[in-house]
Amino acid sequence: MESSLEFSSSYSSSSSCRTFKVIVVGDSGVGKTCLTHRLCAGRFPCRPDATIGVDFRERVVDVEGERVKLQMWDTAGQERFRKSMVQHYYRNVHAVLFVYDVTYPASFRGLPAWVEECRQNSLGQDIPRFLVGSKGDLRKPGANQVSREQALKYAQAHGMTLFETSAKNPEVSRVGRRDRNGNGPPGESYHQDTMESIVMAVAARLRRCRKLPEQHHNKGYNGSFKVPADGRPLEKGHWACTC
Ligand SMILES: Nc1nc2c(ncn2[C@@H]2O[C@H](COP(=O)(O)OP(=O)(O)OP(=O)(O)O)[C@@H](O)[C@H]2O)c(=O)[nH]1
Repeated sequence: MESSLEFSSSYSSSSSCRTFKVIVVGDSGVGKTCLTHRLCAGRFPCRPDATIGVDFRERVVDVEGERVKLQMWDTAGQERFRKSMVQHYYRNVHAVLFVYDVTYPASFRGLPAWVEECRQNSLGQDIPRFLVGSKGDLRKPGANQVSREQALKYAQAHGMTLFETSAKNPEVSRVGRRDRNGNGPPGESYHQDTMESIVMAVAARLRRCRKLPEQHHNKGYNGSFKVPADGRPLEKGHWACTC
């Protein structure tokens, strides 16, 4: 099995980062391991093993001058590999990526079970959620697949931001206005790296947040949130999530 912890090559020392825990969930085989490899290490693994329990990888990005570390927790899709780990990886979560395979509708139909598992583990609606349709490179016209419209409808109903991508080939061609960093005139075609779009969207969303993860967890418990027992001020690295 590959190393559990990987760093983005240009950001291996990250002492002053705020760290955010992002869990990646979805049915077995949808491509969670490949996705997290691509998001964090920029490559597609040759032969990913089925994840046993949980594995995590890290990526540090610069968002408007602030370094943000995303800690991606790649969770096992297979029930038999999950049981003992579930409570651990749902602790202090800042964001969730729900993954389905665009070419395999059963994995899309499996999403409500993952949403329910999050709910049962006290992840409220206010935790940022992203819906990721994987394996876009395998889309074939006319095949029985999950359409973008279907996915968009689901994402909107559940307050998720939708991305369709491919860990194998994350670049797609687009025609139209470039974003503000792209500097292209309207109508010009350009390539977009969908993985980078995901990383930046997650990082930017989390960077805006100022609440503690415990605020989410303790909602409905006693209406308050944990602070260090000895009265220490909260450290920047402990800050998190939604607002
Ligand atoms: N063509 C293509 N194949 C992919 C892509 N992403 C993953 N795969 C393949 O799909 C299979 C499963 O990928 P994994 O990343 O191991 O899936 P997983 O969701 O982590 O599976 P579990 O660990 O069992 O939960 C592997 O054979 C990958 O090579 C993709 O973007 N395109």
